[in-house]
Formats: sequence, structure tokens, C-alpha cells
Amino acid sequence: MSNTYCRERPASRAPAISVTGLRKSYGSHRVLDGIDLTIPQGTIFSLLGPNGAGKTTTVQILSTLIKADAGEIRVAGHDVAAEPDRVRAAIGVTGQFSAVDSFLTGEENLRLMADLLHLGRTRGRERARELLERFDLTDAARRPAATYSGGMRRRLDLAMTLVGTPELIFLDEPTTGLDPRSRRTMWQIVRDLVEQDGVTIFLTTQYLEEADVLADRVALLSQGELVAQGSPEELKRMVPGGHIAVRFAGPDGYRRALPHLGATAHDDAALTAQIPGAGGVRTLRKLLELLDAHAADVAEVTVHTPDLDDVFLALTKEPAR
Ligand SMILES: Nc1ncnc2c1ncn2[C@@H]1O[C@H](COP(=O)(O)OP(=O)(O)OP(=O)(O)O)[C@@H](O)[C@H]1O
Repeated sequence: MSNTYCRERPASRAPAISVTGLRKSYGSHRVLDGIDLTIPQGTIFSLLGPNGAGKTTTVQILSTLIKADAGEIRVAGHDVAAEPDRVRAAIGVTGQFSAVDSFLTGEENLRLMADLLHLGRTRGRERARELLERFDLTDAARRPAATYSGGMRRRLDLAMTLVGTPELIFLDEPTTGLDPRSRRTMWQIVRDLVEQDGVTIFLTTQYLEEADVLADRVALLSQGELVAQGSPEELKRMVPGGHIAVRFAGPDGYRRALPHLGATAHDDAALTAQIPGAGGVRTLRKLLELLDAHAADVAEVTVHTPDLDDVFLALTKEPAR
């Protein structure tokens, strides 16, 4: 994929998004109950939360689609309530409700977007060509988008968002339904947007692994409040969950060793035991020596480090019904 497109970085380093005291209710249902958020420019931020937590509502407010009840919200340096047009000019939104027209070719879709943004005929064609090349769609440029694979369609959708050279892109579930290879391609595209173009990404995703590999910072939304914020590593340190799982080769060794392991959970039928700890080399060596000392043969040892799934399950609650 080539890099013929390079957006000028904004001169100021004001946060891409700053939110203080954001509140939103639907009738008596308080969806967002005092959200504070700062997202630096040129970073990837991921908002996570269970279904119904208010992620879409947050994105809709930040992208000026709906109004907040209260709060000070600045996006790309502009107040969303006072200057919604300037916010709209600085952002791109892509995701579940794709702007791609299946009856048009990839090239026509891009040119249509360029026309809507009044880029002018020559500049519009040039931009379409650049983006087709960048997103590896040149060979498919003259085919109707209806014939594209899921991955190609997502790339075209993102390319259409980039016609307007946004500073900030809201990416809503960018890889849902994609196969592992297409998902990785998309991740690289997102990283390139940040690293090469200085774009800020606001990501919503159902895949915690996606937030883990992509996001600089993650926030967890639960019942209208941000219950945790930080880098994926910081969040993982907030929850216990690291353990070593041992599966024994036979019941005699299992019975001999179990009382000495400090296991927090065990299963007599499966001959397994869970020992808390991060699974460092020293801990593992000690454990293996202990098992040897009790002549316990082991079938399998696995180390489980906490992941964002553990954090998500520990810190978020089901929304009230
Ligand atoms: N227009 C609306 N009118 C009334 N209630 C709404 C409206 N839009 C959203 N809600 C409610 O607000 C809450 C938050 O919805 P939202 O779509 O923001 O959640 P979400 O975190 O994006 O969920 P999901 O992961 O399922 O997409 C839900 O309880 C939803 O039913």
C-alpha cells in the first residue's frame, strides 16, 4: 500500500477531544452521568462497555448528531454546541452505517464523496486515485462495490471518510465480521493513519483484543459512568486474574501435591489446580520443584495473564433492565 497522502499536522496540540461533566438522559433514563475525558491528538482511544452502556450515545454527541443535556465538550478545538459545523468539518465517522453505495464502483463512490465536499473535478479525481492506491483498491476501482469482499468494503468506507482529510475519525466496530487476515490489514491501516498522518482515532469495538492491540488509552463505560481509564497495561494491572493452571497426569500425584500448592481453585475430577501469580520464571521454577518434590507427574502447565476481558468482566456491570 503506498503513502501518497499526507495531511498537515495541526499546529496546536490542544486535545483532540476534551469532555467535562457530560450528561445525557432519555426521559427518566440517565444514559451518561458525568463523563470526563481527554484524548490527545494523534492517539488511538477506545471506549468499551457492555451493550447499552452508552457508547453510541457518546459518539453521537461528540460527532454532533445529538445534543448533550449538560457538559463542556470540545472536539478538534471547537465547542460542539456553539460550533457544530466546524466540528463536522474536522471529523470523519465510519462504521456500522457505511456510506458505501453498492451500485457505484469504488472510484465512483470516492468521486461522489469528493463532489459532496466540493473538492473540484481535478482534485476530486486525484484524491480518489490516491486513496484507491493507498487502500489497495486500484485493481477493483471500476467494479461495483456490491462485488467487494467485507474487508474491501471496510477499506473503501474508510477511504471515503478520508476524502475530507479529517483530523479525528470515529471508527465504529471497524473489523466486525472480518476474517483474521483482513482484520490485521485494517489494524495496520489504522496505525498508519495515526503514525503517518497524525489522525486521532476514537474506536468503539466489541473485540477487547482489538482495543488491546490498537489503543493507547482505553476507557470503560458502565451504567453511565467511566469506571476506569488508562493504557491497556494499566487497566490489566487493576484486576487480579493472573494464575498458573496445572493439569496432573494421575490422581496420586494430584492428591500428594495439592495441599502444598496454595491453589485458589481445583477440580478433583479433571485433576487441575489454579495457583495465583503472574507466572514469572521464578514462580514457575518454584512450582515445578514443588511438584517434583512430591513426585507429581504433570500433563500440562499453562500461564494465564489477565487480559482486557478480565478487566471488562471485573469492572463493568450489566445495564439495569
Ligand atoms: N433515542 C433513544 N431513545 C431512548 N433511549 C435511547 C435512545 N438511544 C439510546 N437509548 C438508550 O440509551 C442506552 C445507551 O444506548 P447506546 O446505544 O448508547 O449504548 P451502547 O453502549 O452503544 O450499546 P451497544 O453496545 O449495544 O451498541 C440504552 O439503554 C438505550 O436503550
